[in-house]
Amino acid sequence: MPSIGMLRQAVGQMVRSLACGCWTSVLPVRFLGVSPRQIPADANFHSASFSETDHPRVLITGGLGQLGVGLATLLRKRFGKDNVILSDIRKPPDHVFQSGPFIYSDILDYKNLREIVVNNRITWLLHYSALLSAVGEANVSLARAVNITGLHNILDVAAEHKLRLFVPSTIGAFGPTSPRNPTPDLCVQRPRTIYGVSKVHAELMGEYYYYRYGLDFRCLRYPGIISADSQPGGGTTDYAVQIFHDATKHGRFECNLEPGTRLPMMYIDDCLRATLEVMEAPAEALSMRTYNVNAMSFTPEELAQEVLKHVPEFQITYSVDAVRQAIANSWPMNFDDSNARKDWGWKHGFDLPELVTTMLNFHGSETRVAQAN
Ligand SMILES: NC(=O)C1=CN([C@@H]2O[C@H](COP(=O)(O)OP(=O)(O)OC[C@H]3O[C@@H](n4cnc5c(N)ncnc54)[C@H](O)[C@@H]3O)[C@@H](O)[C@H]2O)C=CC1
Ligand SMILES: CC(=O)[C@H](N)C(=O)O
Repeated sequence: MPSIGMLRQAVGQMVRSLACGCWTSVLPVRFLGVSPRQIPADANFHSASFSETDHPRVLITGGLGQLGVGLATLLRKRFGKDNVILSDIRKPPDHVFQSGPFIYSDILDYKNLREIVVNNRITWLLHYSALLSAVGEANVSLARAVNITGLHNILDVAAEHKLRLFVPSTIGAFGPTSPRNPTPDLCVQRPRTIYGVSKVHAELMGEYYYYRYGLDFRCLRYPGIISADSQPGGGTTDYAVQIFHDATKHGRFECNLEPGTRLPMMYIDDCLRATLEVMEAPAEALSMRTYNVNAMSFTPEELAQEVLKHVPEFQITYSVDAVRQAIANSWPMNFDDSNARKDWGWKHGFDLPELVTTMLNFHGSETRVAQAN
């Protein structure tokens, strides 16, 4: 037990060093380890103590969205099927349920989260649950609950159980007063969506828990992610996924953003690889806890031109959605990810031509299979 004198001394040091912005270097580590949430006296979570195996034991929250199933597939290849648990509040389709462990988890239920972490000896938590930009504006109170209150539960459970925690942020964490071309890691962040506000909050809270409690928090700001075999969950960049489906099925596409709207984008394989790479990066390589990552940047017009090279009859028309357009106009046009490239060797694999070929091949073969059936 630390004595009152020791505590006073530590608090005094903390106040002095907060004022000079350098408190981590002077606070004794044992004070940084204090749990952020009151633990009941009869709590027994340490009884699940275990010797660390070579592989992490991974929990993915919000795993049935656009990105989670692909992430589980990648991590299961690396760490073994049974070491990666997908979770969500939705019912998994058969092929997902049969592909590896799945568990119900509502991130708003803290006790349930703790149980899952303890019973499954989780060591890595990848937190994907969220309401994205467009659906968030349509339901602000739910977005606030899931993206902010839910995040608090995640941070606390991760700090208590000393987990390595990954929380994705987004280009949406920037706003109209941020530099847009390019947007660096560190600059003004005044987003005007509940999604963006909640993601800035997540970045800051994660970094605060890192400095205050020693939580191993890691965060990447993803651009718009483009995937072939999973649907986007209600964002501003969704058009860049839907266009491939409509081009191969109908030969035309109605876009809800203006032709010249430039946004940073990335193919899903790059996004998931970046996530695994930053999770595996040695702590000493990370000069920051939140990094921009990028691959390419294009407008609907440029994307349509690239699709036309493969689908000569393709036509694009525009019916602009005012909410999405206003959001897109406030987001980065180009993303500066030089720190990620320098610190932990980030390198994207897909530029626009490879992205378009890959997406059309996937949808083209799907259409051919459907026609054959
Ligand atoms: N897809 C993209 O283009 C980008 C995604 N991100 C971030 O990556 C993460 C994953 O994104 P997506 O898979 O696209 O999202 P998504 O919207 O497709 O999926 C989110 C999942 O969260 C689940 N969820 C909602 N409320 C929940 C609750 N109370 N408890 C547990 N789960 C709940 C939903 O059921 C859904 O399956 C999100 O945090 C998102 O902000 C960041 C930038 C770009
Ligand atoms: C870029 C994102 O965070 C997401 N795809 C959205 O458009 O909301």
